[in-house]
Amino acid sequence: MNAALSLYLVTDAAACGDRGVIDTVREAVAGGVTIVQLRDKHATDAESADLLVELSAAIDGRAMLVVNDRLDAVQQARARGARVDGVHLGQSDAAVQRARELLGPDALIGLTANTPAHLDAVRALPAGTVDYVGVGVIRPTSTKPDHPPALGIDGFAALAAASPVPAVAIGGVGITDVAELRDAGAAGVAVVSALCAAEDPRATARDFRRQWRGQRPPRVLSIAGSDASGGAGIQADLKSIAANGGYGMTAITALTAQNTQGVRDVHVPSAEFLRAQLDAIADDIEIDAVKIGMLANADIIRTVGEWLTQHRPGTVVLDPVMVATSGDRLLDADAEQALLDLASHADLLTPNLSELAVLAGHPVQSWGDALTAAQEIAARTGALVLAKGGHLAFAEAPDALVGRDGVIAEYTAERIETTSTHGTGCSLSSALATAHARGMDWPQAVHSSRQWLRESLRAAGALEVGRGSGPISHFAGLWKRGGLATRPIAADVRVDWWNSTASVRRDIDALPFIRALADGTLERERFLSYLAQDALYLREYARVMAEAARLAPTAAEQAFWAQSAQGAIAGELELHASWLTPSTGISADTFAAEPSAVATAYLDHLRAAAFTGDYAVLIAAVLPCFWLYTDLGVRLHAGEFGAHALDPDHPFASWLATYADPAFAIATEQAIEYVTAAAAVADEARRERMHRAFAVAAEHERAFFDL
Ligand SMILES: Nc1ncnc2c1ncn2[C@@H]1O[C@H](COP(=O)(O)OP(=O)(O)O)[C@@H](O)[C@H]1O
Ligand SMILES: Cc1ncc(COP(=O)(O)O)c(N)n1
Ligand SMILES: [Mg+2]
Repeated sequence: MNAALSLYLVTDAAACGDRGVIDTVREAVAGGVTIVQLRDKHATDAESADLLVELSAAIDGRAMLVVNDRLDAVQQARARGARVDGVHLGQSDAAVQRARELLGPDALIGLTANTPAHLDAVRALPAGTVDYVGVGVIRPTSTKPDHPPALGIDGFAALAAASPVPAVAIGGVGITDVAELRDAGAAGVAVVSALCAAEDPRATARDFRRQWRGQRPPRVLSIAGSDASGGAGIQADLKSIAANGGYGMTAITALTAQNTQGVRDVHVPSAEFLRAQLDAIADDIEIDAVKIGMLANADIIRTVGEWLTQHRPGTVVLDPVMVATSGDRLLDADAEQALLDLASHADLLTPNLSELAVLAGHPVQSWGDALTAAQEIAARTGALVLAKGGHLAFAEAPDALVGRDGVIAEYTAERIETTSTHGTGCSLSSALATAHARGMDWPQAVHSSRQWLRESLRAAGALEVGRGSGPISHFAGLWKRGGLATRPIAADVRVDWWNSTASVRRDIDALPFIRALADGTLERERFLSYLAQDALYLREYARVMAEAARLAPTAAEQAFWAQSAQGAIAGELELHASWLTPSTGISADTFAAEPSAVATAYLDHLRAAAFTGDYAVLIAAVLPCFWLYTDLGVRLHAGEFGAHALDPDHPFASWLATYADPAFAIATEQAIEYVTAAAAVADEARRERMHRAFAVAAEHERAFFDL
């Protein structure tokens, strides 16, 4: 029951806008919505019945469907062959007992309950009358203008604990509430405008599901072939999934008698047997992500496609395996069209150069050709494409994440001298599926997976497996760190450290100063005194980064921190030139000669970190100033706090533009990479000190904005 209630979409025709309810629901269910409630106070029963019939077809059994209040509409729609699971009743709607009598014992019946008295009334009913309660509102919401006072997370938790049936949280629920509501005992979260009004309901639904899943290791299913030598196929997939923090499962499509020198024989069990494997897993386990590898023939491909339409997990990666590194074919030539059809079920495709050529239907000779082909394939399939440049004879090994509108992110790094590249594609695609299912967006997932893959490639030679192209060393990172880490540190910094600042970032977003800055109502004096403090902060911040440069272990890091120190000074001078001079009308007393208590506390934290002489701790302490600022600046500038921030006449437009500057985002990425690298080689105790320095600095960031 609970799994079915976990992501609950309540329709709102107005919020769905031009896209309409049906398409919004179709997309959201494809992204992982588990139950849909048709709620339309203005429709007649007949109109509701029509909508239910259409929704039932659009949902196609991949989610449950209930209607708000309209008992008759359920019966009319059911009479027309629609699958309608039940009703949700408000306190003032039809009596739940009548609904149960009318719809039968198997119907799903929910009731709105906002007070202990409402819950007592449920307790007094015969067991099984009500299946779940909708408890809210959690936050003030415009969707339900006449709502009772907002409960907040704690208010919800108290009612959920007192409820005799599973409680779904509803009303003003946003993506950042999901983890807390789950931990507060919710059986699911009901979302209205956050999904109905979403730019991309499928992606947004996926984000909600990932938040709902939280930190438990994602369950990742590999649908691929067996490579007896253990370096590619499902063997590589299981190792890659585990090394990246997931729980791996496999449905085997083909058995290959293979080693590092090539494929001697292939046995392909029946497609029915593959379907039996897939159903055995899906009937028992909630699958978070699927990675698809070798498929062998068109029959197998069709079987996987059919299964995917009924079991759409939140993440699907398709590695279009056609030819092994050894040159042996792993897919019948006549199955290439079927493979292209399957690609439309995927979120991400990971073709190497020859696979790009087949999927695009034209030769790919250069990296430029690869990017063009990737964009064509993305446009045709609706999936993102990771074009892999591993086979290029470059000194670089580039990869590029490409969408229908072109390159989203490009990744280059020097080629690693090794012959052990057997299974690299399989391993990378499995790592990507796991990273995405753990909550990273695709650019982060590619970054993190590549980092892990490179570490595994660098250590591959040490395995000395086989005389051909050997396998990579999937657990090199763990072995190197004495097996203490449970997953590549890269994931820790980019996911766990970032997630640990979620409440600080939420607080900053809600600060009156930020709100007024965003909508331009901030009094000029207050803004200028903030800038005055920022200028004083930057001068000292520059000294701290100069110290990081002095302590840096490599020339590249030394140059980066020195450059950042220079950038801070340039920033300070810029603030003076643009805002803090008598010509801008600043009065003398506004321009405080001394840092405030807040600025001093922040700077003392950084100076203390510098004083330790521990480079890793110091750069962890300075990281929030890059990361939180970039994140906030980009969102302010993107209009997340109201379109006003994009208005060129906005009184603080030039200041807002500073922090949306791509150069600042690139510096932030580099800073994150250096902190990640330092954490990767740190022992547990030092990593703790690093994370603490990072977290305390994030708290100081919040205080700095809390003017
Ligand atoms: N020698 C190498 N040095 C660095 N990265 C490599 C190397 N070989 C492969 N890779 C990485 O592994 C990824 C997949 O390898 P590739 O051989 O292109 O795919 P496939 O195994 O599917 O043919 C590449 O995109 C690249 O990121
Ligand atoms: C069963 C199986 N599946 C996939 C591959 C691709 O391996 P590579 O990543 O080396 O191209 C393989 N060699 N064997
Ligand atoms: Mg491959």
